[in-house]
Amino acid sequence: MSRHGAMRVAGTMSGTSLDGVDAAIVETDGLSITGFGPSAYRPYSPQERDTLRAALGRWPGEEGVEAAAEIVETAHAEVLSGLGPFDAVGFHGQTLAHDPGGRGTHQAGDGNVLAEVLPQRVPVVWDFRSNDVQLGGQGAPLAPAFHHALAVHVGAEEPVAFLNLGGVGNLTWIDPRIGAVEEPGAVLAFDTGPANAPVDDLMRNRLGRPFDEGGALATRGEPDEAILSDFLSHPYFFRMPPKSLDRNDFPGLVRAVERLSDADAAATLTAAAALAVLRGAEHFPAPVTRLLVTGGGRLNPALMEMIAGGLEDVRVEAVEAAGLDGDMLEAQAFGHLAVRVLRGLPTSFPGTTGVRAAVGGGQVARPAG
Ligand SMILES: Nc1ncnc2c1ncn2[C@@H]1O[C@H](COP(=O)(O)OP(=O)(O)OP(=O)(O)O)[C@@H](O)[C@H]1O
Ligand SMILES: CC(=O)N[C@H]1[C@@H]2OC[C@@H](O2)[C@@H](O)[C@@H]1O[C@H](C)C(=O)O
Repeated sequence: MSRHGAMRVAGTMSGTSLDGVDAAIVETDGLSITGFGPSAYRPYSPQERDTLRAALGRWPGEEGVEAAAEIVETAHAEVLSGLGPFDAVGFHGQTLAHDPGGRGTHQAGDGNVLAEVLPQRVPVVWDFRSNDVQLGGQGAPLAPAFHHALAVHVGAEEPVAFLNLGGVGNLTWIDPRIGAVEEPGAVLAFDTGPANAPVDDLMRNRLGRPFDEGGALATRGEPDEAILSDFLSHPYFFRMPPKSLDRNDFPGLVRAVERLSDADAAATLTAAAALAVLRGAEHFPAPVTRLLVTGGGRLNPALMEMIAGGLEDVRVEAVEAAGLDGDMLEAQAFGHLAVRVLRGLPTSFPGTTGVRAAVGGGQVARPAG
């Protein structure tokens, strides 16, 4: 630890796209970010992906969950072993099921196992979402505490928003003039809707490809207006934030495009992702002039243009424009959150998960001896 109390922490994320594990070093005291370190990526093999996909929607103790957890733990141990020295780990795990109003939230991967196998003998912070859900929150999104620190870090002086375009989309609105994330009005965050997951599934099922590279297929098609208008009538869009989603929460959308050509289906699903973001932006408490986009969807020009086209007077740009790393931002977020847990700081707030008061979460696993 430095004399300022900043820790060098390794954050990890195994996202809803099921592509692999991101790991990244961030230097933070849980409040301010003081630096970024190296990062690494460990893709899942096709067989591992199939096992994880088969376990989606399953809960602890159900078939296939143990095999999924072993894959998640092994992949994290591999990627972290090579990442050099660090003081602690933030281990998000792989979300298999998320039902905050019902059965809870389930991330595969046990922090105690990871703490034991890592060559770096450091605390592993894990199970970030359960406590929030038990206290009546959505359990997601959790990155907003980090987004707030990032907005301050990049010198934002007026409201700004971060958009994560992963399997699911999530938006965080931030007023950086309110210096502490737990102050009322500092952040508002929520999941926007499906982002890349439906297009990824379409590409895999119909064409055997993992995703629509550069949005090329979507660009060749025409969005189906009737399907999109039906999509936007889903009750989710009429709920006030905070609110969160599971990866496969819009089965109706996926079924609706079955009769369309490949290109029209990709165009429709991509437009749905963009329209969900635009609906989300209507909830911003005050306008923003900048929307910083992270996650793999920022590399899809078709999706980015549809979003930018619907937001007048807003600069819509990849987080790289602000000197950040859009491939690693969520991994960094769970590093920052791990330090908050270790310091007893809250990780979720009424404006981010709808929990009634700011609360902490996470369990800390320490290697024996
Ligand atoms: N060059 C590209 N062109 C188009 N889409 C891309 C490109 N690169 C990545 N993507 C999309 O981004 C997805 C991966 O995004 P990301 O890694 O941010 O998701 P994730 O972290 O798994 O999801 P979540 O944030 O929901 O947990 C891919 O599955 C693909 O849909
Ligand atoms: C339950 C769960 O894992 N949710 C993820 C998912 O992926 C994007 C979106 O849905 C977001 O709510 C969340 O991840 C981000 C990192 C978060 O918690 O901020």
